[in-house]
Amino acid sequence: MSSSAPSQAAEISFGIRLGAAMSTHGRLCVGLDPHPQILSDWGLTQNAAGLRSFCARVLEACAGRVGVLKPQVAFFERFGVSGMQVLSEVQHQARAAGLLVIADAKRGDIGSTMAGYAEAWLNPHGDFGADALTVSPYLGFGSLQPAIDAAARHHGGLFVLALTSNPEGQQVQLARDPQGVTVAGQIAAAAAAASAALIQDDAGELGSIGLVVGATTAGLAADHGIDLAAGRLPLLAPGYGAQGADAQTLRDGFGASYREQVLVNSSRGILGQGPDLFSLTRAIELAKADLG
Ligand SMILES: O=c1ccn([C@@H]2O[C@H](COP(=O)(O)O)[C@@H](O)[C@H]2O)c(=O)[nH]1
Repeated sequence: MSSSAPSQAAEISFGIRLGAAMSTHGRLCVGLDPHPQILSDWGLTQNAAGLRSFCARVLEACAGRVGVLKPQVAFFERFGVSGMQVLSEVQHQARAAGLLVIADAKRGDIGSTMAGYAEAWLNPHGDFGADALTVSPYLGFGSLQPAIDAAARHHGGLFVLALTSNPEGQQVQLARDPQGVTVAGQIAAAAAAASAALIQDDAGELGSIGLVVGATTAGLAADHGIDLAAGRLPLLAPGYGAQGADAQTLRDGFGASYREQVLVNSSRGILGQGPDLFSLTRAIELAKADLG
């Protein structure tokens, strides 16, 4: 385990650090998704050694060019302990290189268990210390309270699944309560309240409790009464590139919230250009320019 935890050590909230990273590097978040197919396409072995080479190359392409890296935990977990060891290493290396790390682990459980997950992923001195974690509110938003407490304690962030990029999500997320409010709308409102309680200097900073809203699905929000601009929550938007959304889809879908709040993830869209470093960095620069 590395001892470096540069960004959280300063005790600056995740929202402030994310805003600064986006001002410096733009809104692109590169997804660190070592899909089996991508490892094969890159000529890498399907084991920890292959993962390690893949991560080193992506990190080299990202450092100094993008502000945020989002490792997809599933693609490390599939290799068991050796894969998780590589994830631990790369998360610490990325943070030491000045990147913010969002661990995409989509954790969610009853409150007492949630506390364990949150400590594992948000304690900057732990093996998996990340700047932020994706979490699932489908055991009830209140079950996330221990994770919100951990985010406050460690100056970390959470991205709560609200309106996910996959079409199947709408069956649950757009269901309505007797007052006609969608599940996604209730989650967005609860996240805004939780985020407000963590604001540090109230100078218009981004919140530290954000939402996952798909690039492919953001356009549904307005029609379903979900106000994405409320509370200046950071909005993590997967779905750009490989899932079909382009920059115009994003601008149309997010409307007023796009300019300040939206962090756009691209995994396969960037990684598909590797393993050549020049091609990877060019893909990153093109995506950054495209997203504005
Ligand atoms: O609603 C969601 C939430 C998370 N994801 C994750 O983002 C990346 C997307 O990868 P692409 O290759 O750019 O499609 C992946 O890790 C997903 O698990 C999402 O797609 N949608």
